[in-house]
This record gives sequence, C-alpha cells and structure tokens, in this order.
Amino acid sequence: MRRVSIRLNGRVLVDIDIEIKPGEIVTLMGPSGSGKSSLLAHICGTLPSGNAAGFEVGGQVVLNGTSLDGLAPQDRHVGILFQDDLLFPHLSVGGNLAFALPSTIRGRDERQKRIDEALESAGLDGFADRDPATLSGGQRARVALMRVLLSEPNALLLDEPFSKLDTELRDQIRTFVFDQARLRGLPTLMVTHDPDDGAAAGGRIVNPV
Ligand SMILES: Nc1ncnc2c1ncn2[C@@H]1O[C@H](COP(=O)(O)OP(=O)(O)OP(=O)(O)O)[C@@H](O)[C@H]1O
Repeated sequence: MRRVSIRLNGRVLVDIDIEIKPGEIVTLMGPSGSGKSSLLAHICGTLPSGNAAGFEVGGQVVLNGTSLDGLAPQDRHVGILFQDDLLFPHLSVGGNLAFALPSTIRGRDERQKRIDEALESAGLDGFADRDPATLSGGQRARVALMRVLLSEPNALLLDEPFSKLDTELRDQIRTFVFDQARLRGLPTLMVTHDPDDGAAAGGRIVNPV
C-alpha cells in the first residue's frame, strides 16, 4: 500500500504506507472507529465512495505489481475472512465451497477434486454433504477459510475472524489460518483488537495512522 489514505468528512482516518511480503502476516490494531474495517473495505473495493458516503481516498493499493484502484471487487483477487463465517445456510458444505471456485476452473471432476482437497486440508474429509448448521464452531471456521482460499486470492484480509471463538478454539483456528496463509505465500493483513492475535502472528503490528 503506497501512502494509502482515507478521509471521512475531511478527517484523516487512515494514512499508511506498507509493503506486505508473500506469506507475511501484518497486524493492524487501533481503537474502535479508527478506520481499520474501512481500510480493508478499500482494499477489497467495497468502501462506499462519493460525497454521500463522506469517504475520500488517496494513494495506491498495489498487488503483485498491479494497482487495484478502479478494479471491480471480483477482479481484485483479494480474499477476506470476517468475524462471522457467513456460510450460506441453504447450501451444503460442498455447495458453499463450490460457490467460491472461480469459473475458470472447468470440468466437474476438476472442481470436485479442488473441493475434496480443500476439505482434506481442513481435516473435514467426507463433510461435503453436511448442512453447515450441523457443524461445530471450529468446523465452520475452517470451512469459511477454505471457501476464501478456493477463490484463489492473491492476498488475504482477516477482519477479527477469531473474536467470536472461545479461547481454546481461537488458538487452534488462529494457528490453522496463519499456517494456511504462510503455506500459500499470501500477503496477509489482519485487523484485531486482541493483542494475543498479533503476538501469535509474530509479525509487524501497525496502526491505521
Ligand atoms: N458505510 C459508512 N458510511 C459512513 N461512515 C462509515 C461507514 N462505515 C464506517 N463509517 C465510519 O467510519 C469510521 C471508521 O469505521 P471503521 O468501521 O472503519 O472503524 P474500525 O477501526 O474498523 O472500528 P471497529 O474496531 O469498531 O470495528 C467510523 O467513524 C464509522 O462510523
């Protein structure tokens, strides 16, 4: 991110200049309302723009040498994991994963293979036909991550994804998410209020301004 700034009604919310390396996990911490989620939305291309919203942005978000500014959200190849897993309740686990697969991956067998591999790496072999409502919190969290990863992102954003998990599960899922991000060499930006998340990531901790 090159001198990325976000102003809200003239007030500087975010002013950040940072390069995140492949497989590096950077933690973004700051008080409530300091613009952390707005920065993630800006990177994803979903920050409401125009005078009515009051946001004004500057600088450049660059991924793999290409500026993301002006690209539609679906063309940015940025994956984001939220506090809520947002699994579709009317689709099976396999259906949720299939939904994320890019349309460029063609052929039933190839698509099924990707889904099976994702379930296996999440320790969820044989879960394809399960209703998400029948999963434990940890299982849902792992499906949610796999759904993001199956969309083949070039960068990963984490918006307090562990805050609703109890302590033991949080440690487990945090390790799983960080391992996957590093394994896939994804530059990762994590927003959190929890200093333990930053400590577990072991990388740089930055502020929105
Ligand atoms: N869609 C929107 N339209 C107008 N203002 C917004 C919108 N979304 C957020 N804001 C405002 O932008 C500011 C930054 O909010 P943001 O959610 O980015 O902060 P945050 O650091 O992520 O907060 P938290 O830690 O509480 O989630 C706040 O003043 C908020 O009220």
